[in-house]
Amino acid sequence: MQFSNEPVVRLNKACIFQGITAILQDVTFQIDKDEFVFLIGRTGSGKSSLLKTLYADLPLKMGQGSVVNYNLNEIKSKEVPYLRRKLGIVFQDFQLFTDRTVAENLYFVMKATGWKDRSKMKTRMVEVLMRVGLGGAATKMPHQLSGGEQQRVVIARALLNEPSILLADEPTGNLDPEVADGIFKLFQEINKQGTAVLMATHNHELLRKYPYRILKCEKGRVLDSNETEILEAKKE
Ligand SMILES: Nc1ncnc2c1ncn2[C@@H]1O[C@H](COP(=O)(O)OP(=O)(O)OP(=O)(O)O)[C@@H](O)[C@H]1O
Repeated sequence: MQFSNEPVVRLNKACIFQGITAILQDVTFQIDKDEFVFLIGRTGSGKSSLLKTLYADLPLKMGQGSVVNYNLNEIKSKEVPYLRRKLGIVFQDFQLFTDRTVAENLYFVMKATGWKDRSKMKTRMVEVLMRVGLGGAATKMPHQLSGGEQQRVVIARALLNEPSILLADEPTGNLDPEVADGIFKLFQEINKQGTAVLMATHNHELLRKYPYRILKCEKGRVLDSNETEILEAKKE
């Protein structure tokens, strides 16, 4: 059970590996429920590897970590789907099934995460689509939607199981600036309603515009704007 004052993410002296290569060392931070945090750093600095560790795609071999009360050091592979139910994961590439309608895409995830009651599934499907501003899209095929709309479906899919935190890897990367802005605002709304957000981004415009906390992957470490000044946010 998630107690209200417990952080949703907690890493302590964690070392993030790809194979036998240490990508990030001595990573210590926590993210509280309701927080919005940017994750930045140059290409190859370890942002995706860090996110993968948080959703248990990469094992945590050194240091301690917990995410929504799952201990990353001890998590067993059969528990990983339960952890992921408490996370909403949004990637840059939309990863929708292109041969299924929007509703079928959402039902697929619901079935895979234990939903059985058809009428509850339908209600939830409609709810999440409304929440992302796509109330009328259930019967559409992905190719009938714009890139921004497809990304909204992905966000709707991530919200199905009421996650404690959204992990987003460059969610606006492939979109026009205006469309990206709309998607970003959607993340903000979701955050205001009580879901933490950790968003990897290369978009410095966003950092200047929205003064949220920043974690920066740099030279094998993670810097935290709560503890040190991170200049990106101030650059014109
Ligand atoms: N599957 C993998 N096997 C081995 N090394 C990997 C693998 N994935 C990533 N790496 C390496 O780990 C390092 C960090 O990569 P990662 O993808 O985490 O960086 P990133 O900050 O997310 O980059 P980008 O901004 O380009 O997405 C890089 O040196 C990369 O080459």
